[in-house]
Amino acid sequence: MDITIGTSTVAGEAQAPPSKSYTHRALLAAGYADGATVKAPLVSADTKATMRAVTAYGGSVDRSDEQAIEVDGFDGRPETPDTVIDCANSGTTMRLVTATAALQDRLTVLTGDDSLRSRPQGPLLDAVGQLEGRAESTRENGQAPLVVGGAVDGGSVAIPGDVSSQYITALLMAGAVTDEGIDIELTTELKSSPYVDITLEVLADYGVTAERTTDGFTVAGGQSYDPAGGEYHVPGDFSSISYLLAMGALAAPEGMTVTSAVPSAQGDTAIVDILDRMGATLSWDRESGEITVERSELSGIEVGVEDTPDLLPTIATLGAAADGVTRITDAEHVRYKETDRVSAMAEELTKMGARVEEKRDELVVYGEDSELRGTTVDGKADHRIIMSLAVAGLVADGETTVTGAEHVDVSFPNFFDLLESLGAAVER
Ligand SMILES: O=C(O)C1=C[C@@H](OP(=O)(O)O)[C@@H](O)[C@H](O)C1
Ligand SMILES: C=C(OP(=O)(O)O)C(=O)O
Repeated sequence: MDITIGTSTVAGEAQAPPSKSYTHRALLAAGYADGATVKAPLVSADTKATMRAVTAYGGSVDRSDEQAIEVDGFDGRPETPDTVIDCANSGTTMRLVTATAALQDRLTVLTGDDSLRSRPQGPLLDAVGQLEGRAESTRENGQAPLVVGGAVDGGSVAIPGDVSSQYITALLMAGAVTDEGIDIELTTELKSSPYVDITLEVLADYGVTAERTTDGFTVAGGQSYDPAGGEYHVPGDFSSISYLLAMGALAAPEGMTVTSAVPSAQGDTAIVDILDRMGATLSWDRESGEITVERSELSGIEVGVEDTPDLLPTIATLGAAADGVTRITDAEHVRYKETDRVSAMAEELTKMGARVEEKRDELVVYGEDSELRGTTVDGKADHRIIMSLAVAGLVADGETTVTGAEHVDVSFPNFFDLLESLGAAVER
């Protein structure tokens, strides 16, 4: 589906969707438990992939009330799936449930769409091997399809930290139900580390202890997942909030308000500080979870995305509409996402009239030399590229058509409905 955005202003109130990262973890943790109710979950293409995996391992997921998903767990003992697990577009699902597969004797086959089958899984497969499990890429290229089995009892692994933090999350979540637990030694610096903080927070809420060590992380074995009161409540998603705030800062002369923005471990909360540093008028009432923002003159800044890779597309759009230079650094791992997002934003913003320079681990946007104009841009079948280009479309001169816009379903299914309800000119 192509979506065309006209130059527009926005106003009003926008509720942030629930967090994708917390929902994945809460659902899988409920699977590792006897069961739990996941309240206010994100129901999206990616989280449905995790629901499929929990079911494949012998749990069951009742979605009849989408505000409170009832999960019957497999209680730390996953069954052998009776078919292939399709993780679709979701890296989080594939990484997290690879470690689940390693807990049982027999084999699990994991696959995904073209994008997911091109993303790196090698370090996690190697870690399962170090724990004496079986984990292979069918094509022997470190990419899915994967064949994974065990049974892993725990032990020690050494693993790089600069490819994906999801490997660490996977090992911690599965490690808690092994006999011996898992000690993780990081052989390179951890990128995306707030995502491991989210994991530690969810584990604690499910009554599971895991912690940082001097060189990595450790989780004791023999633990049970058991959330207080049998339920878990998912907070709003700050990666999704980044598009809403960017919209407001670029195109809301009368201001707009984002709700469900409560503090949590999400690194992408940094978008509030980034916009503030760029000169946006915004304020965050943490108690009520409301952020108000209004159209402001923005200036370029330097910002490292080592901890916040998912913000790169949003910051690139903001930079293209700001004065001066926006330098996004420490971005190499942003190339391993649904698409290479460093290249994707460079290419597509360039089509819209921005001057952008791409380096291996940096994206530099010369807002001072950019005059955004509407054209047809390729959403690259990547939800974050699509949403960031749509936001750029609000302030481009003329109409911007974004191809493949249905992929917002991965993390923010009602994105375009919401954009329209805020007053933007959206044509499907
Ligand atoms: O664990 C998670 O929920 C995520 C971790 C991050 O990936 P990496 O750790 O691979 O950078 C992030 O980009 C992704 O959107 C969600
Ligand atoms: C990279 C992302 O997710 P995943 O790794 O789960 O595909 C994302 O949502 O931007």
